[in-house]
Amino acid sequence: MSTMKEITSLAAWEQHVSSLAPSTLLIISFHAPWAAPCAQMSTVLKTLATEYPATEPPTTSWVSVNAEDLSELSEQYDVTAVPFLVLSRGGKVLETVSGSSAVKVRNAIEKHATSSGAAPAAVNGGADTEMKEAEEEQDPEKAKEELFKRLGELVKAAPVMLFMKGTPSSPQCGFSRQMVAILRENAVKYGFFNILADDEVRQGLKEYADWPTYPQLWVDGELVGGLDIVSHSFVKYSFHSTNAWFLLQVKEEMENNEDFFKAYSVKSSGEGVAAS
Ligand SMILES: N[C@@H](CCC(=O)N[C@@H](CS)C(=O)NCC(=O)O)C(=O)O
Repeated sequence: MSTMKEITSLAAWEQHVSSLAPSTLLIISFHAPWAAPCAQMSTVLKTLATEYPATEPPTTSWVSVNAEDLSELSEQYDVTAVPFLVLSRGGKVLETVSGSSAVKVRNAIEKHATSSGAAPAAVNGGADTEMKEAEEEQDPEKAKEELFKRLGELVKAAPVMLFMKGTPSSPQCGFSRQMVAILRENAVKYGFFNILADDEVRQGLKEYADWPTYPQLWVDGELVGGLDIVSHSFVKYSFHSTNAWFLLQVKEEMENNEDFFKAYSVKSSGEGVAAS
């Protein structure tokens, strides 16, 4: 049976890739230690790998890559969110799957493995059970429960988390671009999630947060707000610190000060903001 190999350096990557036959289906799983869905995806992939026989030369090769540690590879494969799966053969990308849907991942791997004759071995009982568990997301109630659990972990993935359109180096919306600029100017360290890469998160987080738009800035698992609120916080306090608690204090003040939003909405509409 095939197993998953962790690639920890560019040298190890080069060596691994050069050892493959042109017909080998290379399955690359990009992950990040702080993203909880990656742990689930890792279980799914390790389980799937066991279903494919280890042959010589290998018909399938399974590797996982820390997307932040090996950022050159992440850029090469346009990884904008994790988990992110790349299927490639002979150096050519066949398909990518963004997000943590076990069903999508399994279907994609089966499709490309079968086209090269690398059929999975008979499914063993244990693996089958784990896959079924991963697929329970098809039941709408269960899926929502799972999604909210995932979102609960995602908003706490870093002390300051930005849910945005695009990435900090390439924002895909004027609001997100402004938010990134504010955080950069104020030297705030933050994790980010590109909601354009995962529609489940994009739609689900609106309901989870009870907040209809992006960007969304979360601090210690609590929503601070969108661009209007955050930009005002920084303007008002000329914030120059990485202390995430600051934003929570601002949020508290806003909640206790009825005039806060009134005052700001005038200022905001006067200034105007770039549309996405
Ligand atoms: N005034 C908002 C502006 C953000 C906004 O209107 N975002 C829109 C357009 S980028 C949005 O996220 N719409 C929902 C969606 O695209 O899913 C703020 O303060 O953040």
